[in-house]
Amino acid sequence: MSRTAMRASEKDFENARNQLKLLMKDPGNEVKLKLYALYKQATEGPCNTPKPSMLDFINKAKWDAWNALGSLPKETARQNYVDLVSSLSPSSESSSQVKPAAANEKQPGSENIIVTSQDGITKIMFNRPTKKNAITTSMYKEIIHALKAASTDNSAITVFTGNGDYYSSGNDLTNFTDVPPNSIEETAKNASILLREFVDAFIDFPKPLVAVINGPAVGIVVTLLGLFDVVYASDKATFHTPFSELGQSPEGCASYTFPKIMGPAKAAEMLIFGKKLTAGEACARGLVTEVFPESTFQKEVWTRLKAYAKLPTNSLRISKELIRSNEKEKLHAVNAEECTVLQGRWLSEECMNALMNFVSRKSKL
Ligand SMILES: CCCCCC/C=C/C(=O)SCCNC(=O)CCNC(=O)[C@H](O)C(C)(C)COP(=O)(O)OP(=O)(O)OC[C@H]1O[C@@H](n2cnc3c(N)ncnc32)[C@H](O)[C@@H]1OP(=O)(O)O
Repeated sequence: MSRTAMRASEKDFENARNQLKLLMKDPGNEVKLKLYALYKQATEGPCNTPKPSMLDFINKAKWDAWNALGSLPKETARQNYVDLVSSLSPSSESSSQVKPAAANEKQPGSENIIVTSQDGITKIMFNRPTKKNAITTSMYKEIIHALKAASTDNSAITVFTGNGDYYSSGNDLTNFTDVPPNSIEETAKNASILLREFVDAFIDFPKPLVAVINGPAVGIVVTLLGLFDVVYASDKATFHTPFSELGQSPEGCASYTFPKIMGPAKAAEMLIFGKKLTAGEACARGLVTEVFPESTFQKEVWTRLKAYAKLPTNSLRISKELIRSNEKEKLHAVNAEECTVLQGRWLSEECMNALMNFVSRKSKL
């Protein structure tokens, strides 16, 4: 039977609603928005409620998703709802629709940040590949904790890297969207405090800090590179800080470190206009130490790092201290200022619009 000829009955619709309650895995915000919109369209017809205020993130996203369905007939919405639920059910997950990466999603016992210590190297790995290693609030806290532990463990150097095709897509944008409207200001304040503590942990880190950039890097994981001692990148890595596009502003001390590293004009191109750099361009600007072909990247980099980790540990520490200590006070002041400015940005209409666009980009069916 052709798809257009199919019509879900009331019973199919009811079954789909019950099936949804049994889903083991959270389908994610975008799918939930689609389901919400289709349900409303199937039961009430075209969107008939006033548009919620800009500050009412969640209801505005729901309204946008419903409104985007326009005059879609109730029966079609009902069928699309049934089809969507069916595509999420465990039986279809076990079919060929299952993406190989699903095995890497957070399961009980698995971690979004993996810390290992071997051969004198503490490795802190972003491990949320299905979300391009976007950093959630709890991941920021785990990283602060991991850095504190690494600063006193037996390792000589500490390395950040990412699992999967991305190094990291930066801040998880849903950190700011799953917030009830009456706690937006408090959320912005708490995020600013957390961000300050997070960046301080990098400024104060006493051992050589190395980034192994395995793929694209976005936002805060790029700005932080100014606080790393060495940055190795695969030639498939890119470096992107789309702050203006997001109605936000630089953090990670980049407003200070980037102009020092690459000069004010090149820094402005990245931090103000969001120019995305290739690994080669980032290397030419001094943000990246060396670029390796993807085919030999892991082997070459880890061989080199293992050799470096055999150097006398105290000497490594002392040399880093000499290079960085003069800047520490300034960096803490820059960090504080950037966090204050960002707190204001997160409450701005420009930022709220950008976040809503991200959340609802795939819910416009
Ligand atoms: C304590 C708070 C501190 C705040 C510090 C301030 C920090 C600022 C920043 O870091 S700004 C940078 C923020 N990041 C972004 O703007 C990137 C947003 N993501 C994207 O643009 C794209 O997802 C992409 C270019 C990274 C990848 O595109 P594509 O290859 O098409 O993949 P998908 O978009 O389908 O992504 C797969 C899956 O991952 C989810 N996802 C990816 N990045 C993020 C993210 N940053 N936040 C939340 N979710 C993200 C995406 O929604 C998809 O999820 P789904 O499978 O649809 O459920």
